[in-house]
Amino acid sequence: MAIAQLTPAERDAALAALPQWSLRTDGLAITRDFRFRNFSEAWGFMSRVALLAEAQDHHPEWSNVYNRVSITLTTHDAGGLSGRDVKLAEAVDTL
Ligand SMILES: C[C@H](O)[C@H](O)[C@H]1CNC2=NC(N)=NC(=O)C2=N1
Repeated sequence: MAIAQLTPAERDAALAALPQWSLRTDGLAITRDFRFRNFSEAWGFMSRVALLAEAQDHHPEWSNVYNRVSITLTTHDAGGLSGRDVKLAEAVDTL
């Protein structure tokens, strides 16, 4: 299923509204790194993100090392950034 990539103007507006997220150097994804007190809190956060991802049918690329979680959002069906990434990033920011 094809989904439209954000235009450069849409991407810039989205990033301005998501100050804690960074554009990946290739411009095709946004990233945010999180740090928690310990693994249990990191895993609890990941569980909540997983529920958001399932509800939105949009899934992160991520990694976890002990108390750190790195999230990359990109839309595989678009080959880059789409509104779905912005929506999930906004939801993650509310956790
Ligand atoms: C069939 C299913 O809806 C699609 O494969 C969804 C699932 N989750 C997804 N997640 C992400 N990040 N990109 C996608 O293109 C995507 N597509």
